[in-house]
Amino acid sequence: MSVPITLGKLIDFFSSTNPQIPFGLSVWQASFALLALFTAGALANTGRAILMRMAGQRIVARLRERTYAAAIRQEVEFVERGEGDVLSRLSVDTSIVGESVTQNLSDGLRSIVMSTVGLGAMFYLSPTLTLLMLAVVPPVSLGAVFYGRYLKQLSNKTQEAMGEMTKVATEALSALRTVQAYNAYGQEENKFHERVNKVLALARREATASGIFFGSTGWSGNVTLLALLGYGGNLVSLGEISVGDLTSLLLYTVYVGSGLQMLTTFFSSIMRGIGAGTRIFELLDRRPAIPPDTGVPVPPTRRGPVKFEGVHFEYPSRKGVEILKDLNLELDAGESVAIVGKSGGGKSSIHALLLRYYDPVRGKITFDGQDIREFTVTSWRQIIGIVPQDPVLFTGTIASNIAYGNPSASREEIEQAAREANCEFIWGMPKGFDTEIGRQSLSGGQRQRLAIARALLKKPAILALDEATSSLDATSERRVNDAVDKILRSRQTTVLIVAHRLSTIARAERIAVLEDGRITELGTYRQLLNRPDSRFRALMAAQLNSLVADPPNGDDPAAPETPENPETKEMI
Ligand SMILES: Nc1ncnc2c1ncn2[C@@H]1O[C@H](COP(=O)(O)OP(=O)(O)OP(=O)(O)O)[C@@H](O)[C@H]1O
Repeated sequence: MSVPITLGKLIDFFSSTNPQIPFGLSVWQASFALLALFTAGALANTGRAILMRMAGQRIVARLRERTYAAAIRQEVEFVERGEGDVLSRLSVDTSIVGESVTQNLSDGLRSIVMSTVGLGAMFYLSPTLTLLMLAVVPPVSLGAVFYGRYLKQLSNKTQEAMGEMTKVATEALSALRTVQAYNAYGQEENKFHERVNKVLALARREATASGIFFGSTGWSGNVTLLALLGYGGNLVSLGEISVGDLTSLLLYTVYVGSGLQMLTTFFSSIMRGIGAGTRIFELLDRRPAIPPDTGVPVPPTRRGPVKFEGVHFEYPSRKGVEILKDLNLELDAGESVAIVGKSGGGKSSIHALLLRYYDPVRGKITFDGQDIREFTVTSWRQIIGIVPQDPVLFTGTIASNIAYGNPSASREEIEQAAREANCEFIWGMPKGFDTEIGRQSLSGGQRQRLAIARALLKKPAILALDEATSSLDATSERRVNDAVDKILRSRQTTVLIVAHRLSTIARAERIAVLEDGRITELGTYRQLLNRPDSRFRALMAAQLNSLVADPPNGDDPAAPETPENPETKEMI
């Protein structure tokens, strides 16, 4: 801020017929003093840039971690429907906030200092000229306020549009095999193009607004300079102000002008930052519909009974469509129950309720007589092992995948679980348990057995098993079934199997037929088969017809395999 006044003094010094050395310094001394000042300024600037950038990056890193932690604790529905728009909050919004509270804030402070000190110096040099200059400030500030508000609105819309764009891309990229199999390049490009165009249209509006704003502020700045030059020149000729002071004043006007312009940018960036911050804090402050840590811990060492009492359920995204209607079912501790029913009948939804991905709309599920909603979700899920239809693998070694629910498990425990789950294929791999795998790098049957090992390693009190329907060949199916069989026979775990194949169904102690959202038949395999008008028999007709020998017996380990029958699979 000392530059304009120094230059003015120098001009007066050199143009004077009787030069007076400013502040009593020699020209050399003054030059050195200025050099020292510039060096100190440069050092401060370097420090500011480094510190601000680092602080910004740290804020971004911390915000990202917290947002991510908050996102993965939300109920699955919120994230799966893309409602949370988590990815764009994690990537874009956090950067904007980080930049706002560091870079923009520091630029803002600088511009405040530039404008106020500049104005003070101008008043000192010539109050009249300063007042003339100030005439342009109110209209420009008013414009800045409107511009800032408009930009905040646009920024919110842009973030939303970017979120949509990311969602489309993520969906296609994660299903690239399907996209390529159907040659759906054009279709996917069109979807993406539509979303990109929305972002572009918003960017166009932002560009127009900023163009108009900066064009008009630049114009008013130059007109002000012109007015100052005209009026100030007059004052110089009248001898009321020196050429040097007028020069200093004009330079200060430029400083103040650019300070005010930076303030406008600051204001609009802060508005953008507030928009992005709101989106982040919305997610950070959001209380999950099923909070993970409220309630009491699950009583230890219990395995049941698990009871579904008058459970009604509909998906929040499909209100009014009741999937389960007054479902009643009881599983004793250590018992295995297979649920059978038509495809889409709600079998997997029962698992989803058991795991508390959702809560029933009416009715309750109890464990050892206590409503499971009273337990902390984390402690409840801790005692449940799941084997989904299409198990998910994570990038890492086979060992780390098996130990997913129990990272501190020893190698012996991991190998033991793998042995129990018939994962003999692991020993055949060159690197065994240290083999690196990706999401898709094992076959369907291997993935299922690995998932069984993963579930067993947790030594769960309850096992929720969703049988793979189509991905297994006869040999893999037999191996998976044998693994399941071991679990059922041990009676160490209460097992709720969503079953499709007769060979599995027959091994469960009891079978529950799910029809029209409720259990319509319940009993052992033989009881259900021998019932007159058996719904179970009707459901299983195709599979039963394809059996040539005796029907499989729950006690007979050599029960016949069910032949592949696409029609049956479709029906069940
Ligand atoms: N997340 C969801 N949101 C809305 N509706 C859903 C959701 N998941 C499943 N549904 C619907 O709920 C119904 C029951 O689905 P569910 O997956 O429980 O059936 P299922 O008996 O396990 O079928 P399958 O044997 O084919 O796996 C279906 O009509 C399905 O369309």
